[in-house]
Amino acid sequence: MAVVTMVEYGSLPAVRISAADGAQATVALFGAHLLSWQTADGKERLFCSSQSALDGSKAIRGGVPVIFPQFNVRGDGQRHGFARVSAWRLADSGTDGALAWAEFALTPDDLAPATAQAWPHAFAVRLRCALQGDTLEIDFKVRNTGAEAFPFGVALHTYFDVGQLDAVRIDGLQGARYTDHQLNTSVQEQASLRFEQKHDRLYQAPPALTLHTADAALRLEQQGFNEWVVWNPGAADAAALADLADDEYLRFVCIEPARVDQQALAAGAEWSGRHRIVCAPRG
Ligand SMILES: O=P(O)(O)OC[C@H]1O[C@H](O)[C@H](O)[C@@H](O)[C@@H]1O
Repeated sequence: MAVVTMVEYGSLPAVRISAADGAQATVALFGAHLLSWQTADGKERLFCSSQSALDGSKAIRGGVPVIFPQFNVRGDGQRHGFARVSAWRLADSGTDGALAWAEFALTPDDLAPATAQAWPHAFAVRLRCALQGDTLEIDFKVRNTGAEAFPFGVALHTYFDVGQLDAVRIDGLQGARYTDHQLNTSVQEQASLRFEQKHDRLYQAPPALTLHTADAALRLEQQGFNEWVVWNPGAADAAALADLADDEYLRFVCIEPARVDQQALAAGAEWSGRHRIVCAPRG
């Protein structure tokens, strides 16, 4: 069986990655955007908005937007960077034992001229998605191919399909420092984080968390990043988002390994970060 096949998602060309055990993922070339991840039992684990643009005119609302080279408005470029709205290339694919994987590439040559002009740095970025059974690994690498340092921030903005928000709890953040959307800093006191209202926090990263959804427990591990961003817009912000149906905030949470502040990457240097997710379905 082929590891990758070309498919269409909305009107976007996309790559379907299939593991021999039935696990599957679909990645749009627009943004190297992971749109769907099904564990070997056939269950979808990522959320994608019913109202999202799927034609390349706008960033996709759902799945795993790749945020680079800036997080949110922490930089002077476009919000959340250009990677999620750029056309990437499929660079390679294969198997590694039972893992099926595909790797996507982005360099300045792939950028729209105005984007390349606004961010005139020499870089090579790779995103590798690998899966088998109940496990997904996403590896992000950026190399400075130029002669001068450049600053960058990065996040893998993962939208998890949680079934119903009131069933969600996140374990593993107790004692972690966080900054909320009003820039208040505090320490997470409760053992489990639950969602009763808008939630937009940057947690100083403990390396692993457990996300309990309506039907699974997902172990989330990160390497290389500095923070976890935890976001759910709540009712009022969801209503203001044109590309999200009003009640869809009840179906997802975003948990994002991130390096929110731009930090310099020296000429010739490489940085890499990994998000590994292992899903234990509930009976
Ligand atoms: O609407 P977007 O540009 O995709 O951003 C969606 C969200 O991304 C992150 O999670 C930020 O912490 C939020 O403040 C932001 O609202």
